[in-house]
Amino acid sequence: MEKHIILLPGDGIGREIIDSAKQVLTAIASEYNHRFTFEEHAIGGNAIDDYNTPLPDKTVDACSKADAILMGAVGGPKWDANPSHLRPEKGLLGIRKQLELFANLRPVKTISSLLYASPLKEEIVNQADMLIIRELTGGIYFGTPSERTPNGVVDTLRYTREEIERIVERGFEAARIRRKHLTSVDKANVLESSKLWREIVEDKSKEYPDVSVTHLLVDAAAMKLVTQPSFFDVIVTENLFGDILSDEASVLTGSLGMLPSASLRSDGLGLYEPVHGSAPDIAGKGIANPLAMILSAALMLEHSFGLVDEAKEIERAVNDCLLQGFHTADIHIPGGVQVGTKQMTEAVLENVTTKSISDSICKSYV
Ligand SMILES: NC(=O)c1ccc[n+]([C@@H]2O[C@H](COP(=O)([O-])OP(=O)(O)OC[C@H]3O[C@@H](n4cnc5c(N)ncnc54)[C@H](O)[C@@H]3O)[C@@H](O)[C@H]2O)c1
Ligand SMILES: CC(C)[C@H](C(=O)O)[C@@H](O)C(=O)O
Ligand SMILES: [Mg+2]
Repeated sequence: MEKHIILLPGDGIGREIIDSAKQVLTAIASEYNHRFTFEEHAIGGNAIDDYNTPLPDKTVDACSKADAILMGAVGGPKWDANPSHLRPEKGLLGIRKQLELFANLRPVKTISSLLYASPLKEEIVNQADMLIIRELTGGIYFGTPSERTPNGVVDTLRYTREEIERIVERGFEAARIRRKHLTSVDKANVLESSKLWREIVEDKSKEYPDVSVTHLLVDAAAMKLVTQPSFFDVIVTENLFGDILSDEASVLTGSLGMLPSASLRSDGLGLYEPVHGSAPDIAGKGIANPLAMILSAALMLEHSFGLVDEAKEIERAVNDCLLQGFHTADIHIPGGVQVGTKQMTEAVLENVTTKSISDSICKSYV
């Protein structure tokens, strides 16, 4: 298979970890006889520096023509205080909106060797296997007006019926092929948008009699996520709630550095990026966890290219590394070996090529 992939390294650790994903994809391509070509473009703070905009037109053009897009992360203190039209997040929000990447999939699954990496109790963490589906191109992130007024400030939360319907449908479809339980998260006791959201979920549920539905208010959902994660199979929710809940859910896996994501358009075009940001506090130190980025590449193989075996191969290689005890500074594995970004990537590469847990790799790093 021949595929052209756009790389958007972005800022901070984004640049450090995107190379890890590229190396792993190259190894997979050679193993399975595919040809992946890569083309790099600017987005975020570095694009502001070079092109005076966080989202240059040529980045959008290249992304629209690509088979898939892999992104690191954007932002950092150098740019975060800029006037709003230049904030690097506008680059990220801009590309999501312009490419209509409305369905954001954020799988959260505990890996057995990371049971002790979470501050939560082992028996709670052990049960986490959920898919958070976050609406990504509507809601308060994109409503207008969003501005300072003489007396204060206004942000606008707007959703069309169609925007809610298409994401809710994604939720039902995903639940149908998983454990058939959909939790819809809203704030229907307060917000009009959530009342409509809940009505639409109820209507749609008639088309999916095999899927059971629970409505949860977002505050209660936040509590349940860390006290009874086994309750959740698929969560579907609006943009802002999904942003907050997915960072919270990362605690179940031990680190934000473990969570991948896929942002999809209805025709399958996808942008794949870790859930975390550019981590300015550790940027440039060579210690960032590359696994969320590498697992995002696996999501790309599965969702955009239909390469399920290859995606599983990456997941297996990541699991094997952790079983061998390799971990970056953000996670703790008792008796394990702490390594940096580069060595963690090498460990994944070694596991991709050896196809089984290898003793030699343990010896080479201990
Ligand atoms: N998708 C994105 O591009 C994205 C997502 C979130 C935040 N941001 C931006 O990133 C910048 C920093 O934001 P923040 O500090 O609130 O969130 P962040 O996700 O960058 O970092 C939060 C904490 O998690 C740690 N962390 C994150 N990823 C890690 C990894 N791979 N390995 C090890 N540790 C990791 C960081 O060191 C930090 O302590 C801001 O400009 C923000 O707007 C971008
Ligand atoms: C950087 C920010 C705009 C972004 C969001 O809120 O969507 C991030 O937190 C994410 O989760 O992808
Ligand atoms: Mg976020």
